[in-house]
Amino acid sequence: MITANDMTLTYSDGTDALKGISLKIQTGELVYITGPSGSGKTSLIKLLMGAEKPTAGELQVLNISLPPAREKDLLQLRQQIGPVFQELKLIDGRSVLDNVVLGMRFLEIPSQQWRSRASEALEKVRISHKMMSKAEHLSWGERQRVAIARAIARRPSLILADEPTGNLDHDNAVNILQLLDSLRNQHTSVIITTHATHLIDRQRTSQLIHISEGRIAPQ
Ligand SMILES: Nc1ncnc2c1ncn2[C@@H]1O[C@H](COP(=O)(O)OP(=O)(O)OP(=O)(O)O)[C@@H](O)[C@H]1O
Repeated sequence: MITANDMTLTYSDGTDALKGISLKIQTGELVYITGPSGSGKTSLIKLLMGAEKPTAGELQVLNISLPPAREKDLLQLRQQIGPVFQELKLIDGRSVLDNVVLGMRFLEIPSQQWRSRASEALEKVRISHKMMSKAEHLSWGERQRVAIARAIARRPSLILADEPTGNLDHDNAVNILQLLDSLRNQHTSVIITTHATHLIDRQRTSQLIHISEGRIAPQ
């Protein structure tokens, strides 16, 4: 599903964010990426979704080589990814249902399916009782559940969650990690970055990748 070989990312200002990254992630895995602030976790996620290009080395995600040869490949990759990022905020003033539906725009999903897919995803994350609530009336934990529903309504092969437990108290953070874990199956892998290493259920984790100063550190 994902193969990286000696991959490097240097930003345009010369910052070496990632150096010599090699990894292999199979379908159905639950993978955590940990490391101190500034170590390169978000940069790695950005590479995996084609938002940044490797400066050197090889990267293949969902059978697509990155950087993509054609714009079409990038669209195809994005169609298969369910992103859960802090920056992808919910839209205040719109209902929970609308927020999930809006996550399906621009994808090749027939519009007649948007509502049913959104309801199904909200049920899966156990927040369908708030379907008609305005986004700004939700707690942080509820907002995060809606963000996850928005990602899974796309029926992704790969869920990429960047610090999904930020802003959450202990119990809510554990709930969110358990929820993300429950979403992996024989077609879907889940990759999560987090600072909260004490919350990781290591028994259920297939790989724990620790990044230190842009390199994968030996465990
Ligand atoms: N667009 C950018 N241009 C230049 N440097 C960047 C850019 N984005 C990130 N960096 C730098 O790359 C390095 C890795 O950053 P990254 O955001 O990947 O770390 P992180 O491990 O996700 O950190 P945090 O846990 O604080 O979110 C840092 O030195 C950061 O300052």
